[in-house]
Amino acid sequence: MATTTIIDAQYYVFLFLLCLSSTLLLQFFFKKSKPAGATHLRPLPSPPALPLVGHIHLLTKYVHICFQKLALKYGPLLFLRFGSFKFLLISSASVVTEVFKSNDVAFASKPMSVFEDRLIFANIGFIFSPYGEYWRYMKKMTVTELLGSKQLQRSHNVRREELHRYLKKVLEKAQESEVFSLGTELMKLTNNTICRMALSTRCSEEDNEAEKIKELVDGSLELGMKLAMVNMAGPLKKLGVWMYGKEDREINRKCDELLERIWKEHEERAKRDGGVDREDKDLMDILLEAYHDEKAEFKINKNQIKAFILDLFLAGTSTSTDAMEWAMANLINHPEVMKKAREEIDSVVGNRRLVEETDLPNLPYLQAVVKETLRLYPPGPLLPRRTHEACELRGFDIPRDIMVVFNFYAIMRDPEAWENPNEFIPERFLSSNKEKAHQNFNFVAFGAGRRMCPGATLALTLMNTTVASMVQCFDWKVGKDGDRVNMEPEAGLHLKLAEPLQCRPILRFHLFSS
Ligand code: HEM
Repeated sequence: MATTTIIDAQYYVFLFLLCLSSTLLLQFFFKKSKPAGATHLRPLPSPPALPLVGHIHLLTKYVHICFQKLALKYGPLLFLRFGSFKFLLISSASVVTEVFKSNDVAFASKPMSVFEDRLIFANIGFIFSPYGEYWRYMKKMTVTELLGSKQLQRSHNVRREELHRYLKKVLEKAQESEVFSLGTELMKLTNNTICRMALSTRCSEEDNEAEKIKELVDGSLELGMKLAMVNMAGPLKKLGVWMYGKEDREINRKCDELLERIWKEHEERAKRDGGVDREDKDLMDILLEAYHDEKAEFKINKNQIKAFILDLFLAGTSTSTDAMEWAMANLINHPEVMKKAREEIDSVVGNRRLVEETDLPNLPYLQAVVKETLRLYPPGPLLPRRTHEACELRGFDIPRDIMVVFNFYAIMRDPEAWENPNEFIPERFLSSNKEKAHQNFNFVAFGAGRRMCPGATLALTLMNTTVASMVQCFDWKVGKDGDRVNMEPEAGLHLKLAEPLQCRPILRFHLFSS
């Protein structure tokens, strides 16, 4: 996949060095350079830096693991500098607890993009919006209405239908004894589900709107990675805007055309069928109501709504898909866990009907498997934030407007917070376990504080039901008998399997509509 190529660490480092050398040349000619290591901070712990490049020479293939090792050596709160790009790195459960308990607002902003005035990567979008009035309004609406319990209840049938459709495809593979790419099929499932929940678009094979949106979101992600690199290039940022401006405009144009058409269809339907309490109301319908609401606390505009819809895809599709792929890989590699999860499902649900969302509260072990997977393999291992205001943390002065990176991978494997942190032990999440009592901010797969993921309930519902149905209905084989899944992660900034999971399903029970 193109995104994979872009986030390859070598390419990342190479491009960065290229930008950096040009930056240095410009600085040499036009500006007096600052003394190396000069910051606004009282000196925070920092590994030894090289002149000009700072800590770039310490970067390795797996950025989250490289940062974890730096933290183990130099401390959980570090100052790092890659050329002109400076940031704080936070890597332990105890520091993150202090951040979210005492300084949540101070750490609640997001890094700025170079494309500040554009549609997708802009501050117009929600997930990268600064902490302020717009973010507060959208967050409230997201938590209470868009992804709140009433709307999740309304969209229950959509998720059920899409799950049955997915299981039917797996059945076809089982009937043909075919090995297939689990991640590819799971991606279609999450993408179609979120597409229908957000926009009610049908996913017919001929005119697959979900697929078009996925392509645009993939294109946006790829461009986002390039822009993240450009953002590090100091004074050469503007050159990046020039380099990628055309690509950005093209993606924006295509997104705009597609969403404009969907917008019009929704407006027409609202006029025809009425809005307020329609039971098949989707997220676009709710956003349209907010758009037309004269008394709303904040006046959102059309571009903000379009960007928000794309944000949901960006934030919700590959995260959930990757986590389910890791969960199945863990289950295949731990037959004793698979057996226990299956026994629980068989005893609670039986073999005469398919597991349902309403069964989840009675499946604590299955839920613990998914949670333990997210702890060990968080889809977003490095979370970027920006300080909204100055604050004090552990006796250090943290300035306003500085980039912060939380290493969730390191935090959820912190040996001070977790027993046997690198082992896959779902039992640690059962309420009978004493470790459970200390989990507070140690489990941060969905973030924490004000900016915490508002899609967590939806994501867990989707993942738990899908994984449960795969365990209930099929046996899973990889390679030859006794082979294990290679758990090596892909290089780069996301956490996904380096070798996509190829497996062969064997039917246990046929419990879905066909
Ligand atoms: C396994 C699945 C998922 C994981 C691991 C995940 C994780 C995260 C994380 C770590 C954040 C940043 C939180 C922070 O800054 O503290 C986030 C934010 C967000 N997520 Fe998720 N997410 C998942 C699924 C979803 C889904 C399904 C949706 C909705 C369809 C969603 C919507 C969002 C949104 C809108 C934000 C931005 C919140 C804000 O800035 O206030 N996520 N997610």
